[in-house]
Amino acid sequence: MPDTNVLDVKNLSVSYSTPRGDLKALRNVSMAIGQKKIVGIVGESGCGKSTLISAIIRLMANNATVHSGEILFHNSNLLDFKEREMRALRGIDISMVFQDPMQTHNPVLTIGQQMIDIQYRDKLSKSKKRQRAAEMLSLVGIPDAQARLNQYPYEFSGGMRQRIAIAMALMAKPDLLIADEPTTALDATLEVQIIKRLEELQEEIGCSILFISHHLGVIAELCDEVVVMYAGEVVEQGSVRDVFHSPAHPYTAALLKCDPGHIKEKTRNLPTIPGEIPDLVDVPAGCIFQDRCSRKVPQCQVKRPLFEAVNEQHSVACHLNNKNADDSDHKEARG
Ligand SMILES: Nc1ncnc2c1ncn2[C@@H]1O[C@H](COP(=O)(O)OP(=O)(O)OP(=O)(O)O)[C@@H](O)[C@H]1O
Repeated sequence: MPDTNVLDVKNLSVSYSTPRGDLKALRNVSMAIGQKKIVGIVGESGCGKSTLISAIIRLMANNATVHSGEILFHNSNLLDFKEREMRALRGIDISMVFQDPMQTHNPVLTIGQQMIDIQYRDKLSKSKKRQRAAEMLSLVGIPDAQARLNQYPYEFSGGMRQRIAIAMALMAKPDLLIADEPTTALDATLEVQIIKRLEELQEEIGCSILFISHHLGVIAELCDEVVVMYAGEVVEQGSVRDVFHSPAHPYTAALLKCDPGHIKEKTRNLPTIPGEIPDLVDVPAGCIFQDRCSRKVPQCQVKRPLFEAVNEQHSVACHLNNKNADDSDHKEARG
């Protein structure tokens, strides 16, 4: 019997009410995370990554409305959960790590106290909880963990605070960890160390991870699968290998070309994708990427491409994937 997914987002549409009208931030977004899998989400700023996360953990802005879809967590639709039920889930079954660890840490409590507090459901003695906290700190690579439990967040470096945030998020052995740009603010060496540690911990705890990052190299290193989002839609998804080695969507290909890790020649200016994300209050007909696409064909202006399989583990929403499209266009776009 196939493993059921830990998370299954199906046809999720979310909009924000604005003075100009409804901004359609997510349109029919579907993605899934299997057990013990690490799935990355990539896309430029404004593509809807934060909206997707906030919908999953049901901490949405006041002006947000979910119009359709399901967010299945172990087959239960989180959109049907009462706030009380969501509170019981957050931090336990679904944990989060954010870009700024100071959001997670209380500045006036020692790290030890905070790590003891988050074990409030466990019927263990305080000294046992403290012991577990020290073990977890050691696991994320904080030396002299027992002594450091007595210190306050400001006494740790940025990299250490982020490791502590990861330790705290994993303390409850969640089924799903949502990591939103957890290493973006750190320098490259620290980023590599933290990613390695996260990989080891994921293996040990056996949780699934939804990992958001602008750094394609980090996604390539850590994730099993990748979801590429553009302007509120999923445009491509598949195994990291397939998507990064043979991108089927011109947007993915353009993102990869702009990634510093892929640029071989010395250059002063990093390339960017020309143009801007379309106005999501007035979403254009046809393909959402058409204005910025160097490979567009006439039907891109009139018909929204369906999400279709490239192979068993790789799908794309692009007319060029259509087997009837001109083959030379097809190959070049994937170039
Ligand atoms: N509360 C809000 N009210 C109105 N529009 C919003 C609100 N929050 C986000 N948006 C808009 O929704 C769209 C998706 O934003 P979102 O923050 O989800 O994207 P993102 O990919 O996470 O971007 P970033 O990487 O910059 O955080 C954007 O056009 C954004 O301006």
